[in-house]
Amino acid sequence: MLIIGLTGGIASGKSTISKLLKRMGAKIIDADIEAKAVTKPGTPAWEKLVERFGNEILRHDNTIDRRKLGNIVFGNEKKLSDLNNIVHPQAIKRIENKISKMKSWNKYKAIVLDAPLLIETNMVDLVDEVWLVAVDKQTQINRLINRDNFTEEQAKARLQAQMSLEEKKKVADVIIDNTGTRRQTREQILSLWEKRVK
Ligand SMILES: CC(C)(COP(=O)(O)OP(=O)(O)OC[C@H]1O[C@@H](n2cnc3c(N)ncnc32)[C@H](O)[C@@H]1O)[C@@H](O)C(=O)NCCC(=O)NCCS
Ligand SMILES: Nc1ncnc2c1ncn2[C@@H]1O[C@H](COP(=O)(O)OP(=O)(O)OP(=O)(O)O)[C@@H](O)[C@H]1O
Repeated sequence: MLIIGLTGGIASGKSTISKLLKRMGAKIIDADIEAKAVTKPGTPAWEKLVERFGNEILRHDNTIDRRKLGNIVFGNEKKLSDLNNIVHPQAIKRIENKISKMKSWNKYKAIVLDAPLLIETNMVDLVDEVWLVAVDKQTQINRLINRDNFTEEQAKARLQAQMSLEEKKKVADVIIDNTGTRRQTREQILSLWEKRVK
């Protein structure tokens, strides 16, 4: 069983590629979902976030208003690093537990850890191979504006909070070019699955 760390910048296409890999038989762990799970109302990380950023990050039902929190932290290095220090240790623990559980089931040909911050958070140690989704910055910005209705400025602030593609390439075992059509990407994924997983 191969453990793949799927990473790439914001809106590079990780979720789209995860879905393709799922159809081929991989089990997916989504780091964004795990990070959400450790910040549910009442959890230790939720308490710390409210203490650090105030009640204004909460919705009426006490869940975190992620759009608001995003606007606070992206563009402010200190605040982003405080958020990371609160959320990452717990999220990584959950991910580690999930991987070891899935390994013991021995049921899947591949486990895919879809994690935008795989490299930044040292989760590379948890996987056998790093697959990097590569797109140029302008494509990221265009897709972000389309998908999330961000302004160009909001999109750029999120991009700037992340390690550059060049740095990530140094760590990658496989580079997937997702600047072409969805069909071209599917073909790359099919061929990678045949060569590296099957
Ligand atoms: C800041 C938050 C509230 C914004 O939430 P929102 O729903 O708008 O975005 P979502 O979580 O879906 O993330 C979207 C994308 O933003 C980028 N991103 C998210 N967190 C970070 C971060 N800490 N640093 C850099 N980029 C990030 C990633 O590319 C991610 O795929 C949220 O992203 C968060 O709590 N982040 C901290 C946890 C984290 O680092 N998650 C990443 C996986 S470990
Ligand atoms: N090859 C492609 N051609 C055109 N649009 C694409 C392509 N691949 C992905 N997209 C679109 O680009 C957007 C970003 O893709 P996706 O959501 O898969 O990225 P992501 O890396 O998971 O994003 P995030 O880091 O925010 O979680 C989506 O709206 C998706 O439908």
